[in-house]
Amino acid sequence: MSAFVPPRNDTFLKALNRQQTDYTPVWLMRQAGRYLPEYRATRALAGNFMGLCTNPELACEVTLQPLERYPLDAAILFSDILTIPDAMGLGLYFAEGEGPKFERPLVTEADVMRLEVPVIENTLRYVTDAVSTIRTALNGKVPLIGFSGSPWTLACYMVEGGSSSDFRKVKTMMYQRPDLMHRILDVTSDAVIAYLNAQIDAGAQAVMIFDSWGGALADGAFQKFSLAYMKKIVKALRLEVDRGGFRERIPSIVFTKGGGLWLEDIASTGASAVGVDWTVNLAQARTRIGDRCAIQGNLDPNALFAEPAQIEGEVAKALESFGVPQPGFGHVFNLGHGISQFTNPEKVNVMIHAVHNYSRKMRQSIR
Ligand SMILES: Cc1c2[nH]c(c1CCC(=O)O)Cc1[nH]c(c(CCC(=O)O)c1C)Cc1[nH]c(c(CCC(=O)O)c1C)Cc1[nH]c(c(C)c1CCC(=O)O)C2
Repeated sequence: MSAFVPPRNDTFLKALNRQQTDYTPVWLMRQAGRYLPEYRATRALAGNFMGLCTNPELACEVTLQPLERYPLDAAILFSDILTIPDAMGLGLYFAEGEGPKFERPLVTEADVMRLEVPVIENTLRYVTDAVSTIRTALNGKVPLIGFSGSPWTLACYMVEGGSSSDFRKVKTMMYQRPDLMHRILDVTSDAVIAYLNAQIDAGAQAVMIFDSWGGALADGAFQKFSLAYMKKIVKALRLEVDRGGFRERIPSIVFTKGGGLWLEDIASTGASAVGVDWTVNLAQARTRIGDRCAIQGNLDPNALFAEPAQIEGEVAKALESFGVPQPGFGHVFNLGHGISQFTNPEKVNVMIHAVHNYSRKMRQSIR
């Protein structure tokens, strides 16, 4: 623990805490991944994706790869949201070209009743070890983000048995047997709380909840089956930790993809920031959320397929839309969802430099 040092670049944490910064910090969802040739090489060495996640040294190596290429303002733990259901015994595997799957999805009432909160130290030690390894290797370069899926998003995979386009099975259970749905969400929430707090203890300096499928829910159902559980989680997260010699406050980010209609609700979770996808107008989001919390987002990942000058234009538009953050406001630049595997790594460089340069210029011009 005492090997940890405070970050030298704390721009990301300051923006989350709505303090003034010299420029707008930026990181990318899925910043370590298949668009990087060095990631594909390490993955080939590990054999497969889970081989990377379960080996703390390799997880550390791929986490640091994008930071060696780009002046990013945060690192994110290399792992996956589906480690929790795997630890619950559902048997996660990745079928080539088909995305994640479970050998034992939740089908019957008995499956649901058997579900238990996993003991993190036993089942997810590889994740907390990766967090500590990465934090030590970063040596204060930038802060490290830990993460988890939201209970609803995890439940989608646990009941569907993999990715789904219509969420038929999980929504059938939600409407037909809300009692079973709530049991899954209850157990999963307790698991997420223990998991995120374990990541914080292991060295994470901020945490993010990925509610990737919250936007698939009807208004009303979202509040009951996703938001309520995220609120419970945010309230149970450690706010401050002692690193042996210094203390750290741990900000949190809640990202509901497709959650633009519910920004006020999401801000009411008590998170430090609301993550928004590319459908959201940042100026309107800023007005609606006010000084309740910071905002993270939201360039369309597909904008990175345009020419450099066009990417710079899209970045400027997003920064202008939010405006220079006044006291009590904070903006962390990001994509509206994960980066595509087909992205040219050079375009990422264009985007990151555009965020830094243009946001500095905006601050200078209002002085
Ligand atoms: C829904 C979800 C998952 N995983 C995750 C989510 C929520 C975010 C979102 O909405 O995208 C979260 C996630 N997955 C991964 C990270 C790493 C950190 C980061 O760089 O952001 C994070 C934060 C690595 C990964 N997770 C996965 C990869 C690709 C693995 C590979 O083939 O190398 C990576 C880099 C695999 C994965 N894992 C999951 C899917 C659907 C897939 C297949 C996706 C695909 O094929 O593009 C589940």
